[in-house]
Amino acid sequence: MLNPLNGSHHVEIIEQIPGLSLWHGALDHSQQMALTEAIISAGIFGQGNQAMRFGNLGPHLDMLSTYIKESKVLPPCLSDRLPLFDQAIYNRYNKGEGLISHVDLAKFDDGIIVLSLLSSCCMTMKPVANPQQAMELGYSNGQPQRQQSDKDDHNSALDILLRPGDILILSGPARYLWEHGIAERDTDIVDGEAIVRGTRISVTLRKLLPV
Ligand SMILES: O=C(O)CCC(=O)C(=O)O
Ligand SMILES: [Fe+2]
Repeated sequence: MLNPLNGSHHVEIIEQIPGLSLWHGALDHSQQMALTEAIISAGIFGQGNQAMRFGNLGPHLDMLSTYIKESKVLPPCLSDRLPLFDQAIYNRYNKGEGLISHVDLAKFDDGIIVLSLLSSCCMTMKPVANPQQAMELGYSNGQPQRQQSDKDDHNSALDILLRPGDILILSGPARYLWEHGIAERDTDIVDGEAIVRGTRISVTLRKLLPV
């Protein structure tokens, strides 16, 4: 079903942030719908808007992992590890909700991917002042937190538009030296165009480091 290197394969290297790339249209519409359907029908979110899985991630995410591996969007030193991912986090955002700016916790290896489903949103990247401290703080394992004020944003922040079916790939500096977060807003303005958000689901795949 997920056929690597299909016609829509287009990986954009984000030059401003080493280690950041965006795989546009990684999943086509029917693949997105199949995965979304599987997430909803399995009742992954229960009463909340976040769910985590460790170890065996199930057939859909195993297939996604294989697809990512075979498409060679991660550096070879990461792509060859086994398993490629052993932790998944599902986040559901209602229209207008955001995610506090953070660096993923140090207990996760390099090479993190984020798949977007259902709705677009802008992810804001900004360089960290203190990478070690940022990785220790991460963000809470509870509900996605509300975006705090923009007071500490500065000029080097970069908005990356994530569309449904896109996969964002973070490695090296993009994973360790840049925070990522989602502002609380209903509409993102990209190149003068208003892109209205709806309900969005994301799937983050990571690999735990040995303890
Ligand atoms: O929902 C997203 O797009 C990002 C999620 C994220 O950053 C995380 O789970 O660490
Ligand atoms: Fe994250």
